Amino acid sequence: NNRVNRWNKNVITYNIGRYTSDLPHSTVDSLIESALSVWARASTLTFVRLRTQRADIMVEFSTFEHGDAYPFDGSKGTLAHAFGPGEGIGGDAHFDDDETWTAGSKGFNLYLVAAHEFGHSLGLRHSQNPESLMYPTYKSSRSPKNSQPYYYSRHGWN
Ligand SMILES: COc1ccc(S(=O)(=O)[C@H](CC(=O)O)C(F)F)cc1
Ligand SMILES: [Zn+2]
Ligand SMILES: [Zn+2]
Repeated sequence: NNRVNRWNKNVITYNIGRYTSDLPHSTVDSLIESALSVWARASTLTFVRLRTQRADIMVEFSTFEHGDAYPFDGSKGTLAHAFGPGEGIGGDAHFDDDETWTAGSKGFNLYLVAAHEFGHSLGLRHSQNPESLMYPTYKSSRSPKNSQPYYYSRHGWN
């Protein structure tokens, strides 16, 4: 059915596994945290980072074949993908480490891409609104702070 599923809880955990070598670990940590905070502000969700256990959203950087049915494709093309809410791989967000990940406007901006992927991790599909965070294509000029994500109420995402 085309009804996307949702997490059945408000506290969602995440854990960052393999890192990219494009950025310091601390920079990756803060960009991931900022990308999640976009959704925390637009919903009643809170995100808690785990360091040792498996979390709802496992974040990792990998290349080509990486253990799921969606191998990456080298530089450009697919930048990242994320699975909708659910057990196991559900919610996980994978980033293609054959891209150049940056905190600025060069390469691909990790904050922008992560904010989009976490939308998928929360069950959102693409938006046709070019201003939306969930617009299907990457545009380096888009900054999530002025592109309104959906809002989340007890009725779900709107
Ligand atoms: C703005 O954020 C993104 C836009 C496009 C992509 S993507 O080109 O990797 C897209 C994956 C996606 O929509 O999440 C493609 F289908 F692979 C990722 C993040
Ligand atoms: Zn994957
Ligand atoms: Zn997408």
